[in-house]
Amino acid sequence: MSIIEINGLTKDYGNHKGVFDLTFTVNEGEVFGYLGPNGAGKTTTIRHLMGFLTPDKGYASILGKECRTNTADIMKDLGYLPAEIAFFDGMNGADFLKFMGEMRGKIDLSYRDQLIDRFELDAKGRIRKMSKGMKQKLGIICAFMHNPKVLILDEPTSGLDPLMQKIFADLILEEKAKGKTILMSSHSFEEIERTCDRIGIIRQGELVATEDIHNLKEKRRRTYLITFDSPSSAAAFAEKNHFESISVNGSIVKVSVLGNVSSLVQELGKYTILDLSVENSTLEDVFMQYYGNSSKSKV
Ligand SMILES: Nc1ncnc2c1ncn2[C@@H]1O[C@H](COP(=O)(O)OP(=O)(O)OP(=O)(O)O)[C@@H](O)[C@H]1O
Repeated sequence: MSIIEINGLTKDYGNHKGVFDLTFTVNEGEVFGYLGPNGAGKTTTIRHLMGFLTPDKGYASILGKECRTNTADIMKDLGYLPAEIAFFDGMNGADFLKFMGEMRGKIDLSYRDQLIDRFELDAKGRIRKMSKGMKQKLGIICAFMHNPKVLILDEPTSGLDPLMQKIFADLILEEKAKGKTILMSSHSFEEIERTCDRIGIIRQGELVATEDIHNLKEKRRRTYLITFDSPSSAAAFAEKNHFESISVNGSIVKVSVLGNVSSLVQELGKYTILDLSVENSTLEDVFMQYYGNSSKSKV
């Protein structure tokens, strides 16, 4: 069942800026990573989901309710982390969370306090004096503390140190296990790889791809370094086989394979192999195919 729905969404700011005919859904219990270069239209999409903007065409809906006209209703089930956090600077963190909690009605204070502990936030400090990372933690706690069904997070780990990024990723995985539906924009491929089920890539306001992350992982290219028992075996293997890229240096062959490695394994079975190692490529290599200036492409 789709919880977040975007259909033909268009907001034209002129000069080819904005979002154009966006259509995608996020299903119940799914973590959807929303990726794209700077200025691609991620925040514009998210602001439509939050009901802050009126589309020129199309619509955005959450839990079956059109976002612009049902904002208050949707908010009850929604946690939101904006890209640019604007807090009441004069308050301290604890007062701010108390205030936001009261606005939400009844919230489970023990869960809120657990989040404060987890992110090691010193909530007593004044927001004005907080670092970017501390403000980001405060924003994350505020988005999650009322246990919403749906979370919309605009670059959630921006400003967080690697340890906190890991704590955040663990939180996302826990929330997913609870059946939450999450859309998050990000520039961190590692974070997306760790947490998301599906990704959407937006470029120049258009959705250029949606992909299941598990399929994407299968499409990644891996490079193997294979040590044969002699230079002649290595040369014979390289001559007989045509993989994507293959090079020979003495007894060592370097070969790149896209996806399934069964044909490589089968061929290697015919030789004596002294060593085999894998140079790991990241999903980033796959994503980067979408980020350049070339026209729409599929992996
Ligand atoms: N109110 C506005 N009026 C005119 N242009 C706007 C307005 N808001 C955003 N834009 C433009 O629309 C494009 C999309 O901006 P948006 O903030 O959605 O990008 P983004 O993908 O979130 O980028 P980033 O990764 O840098 O945060 C940008 O070129 C931006 O300058």
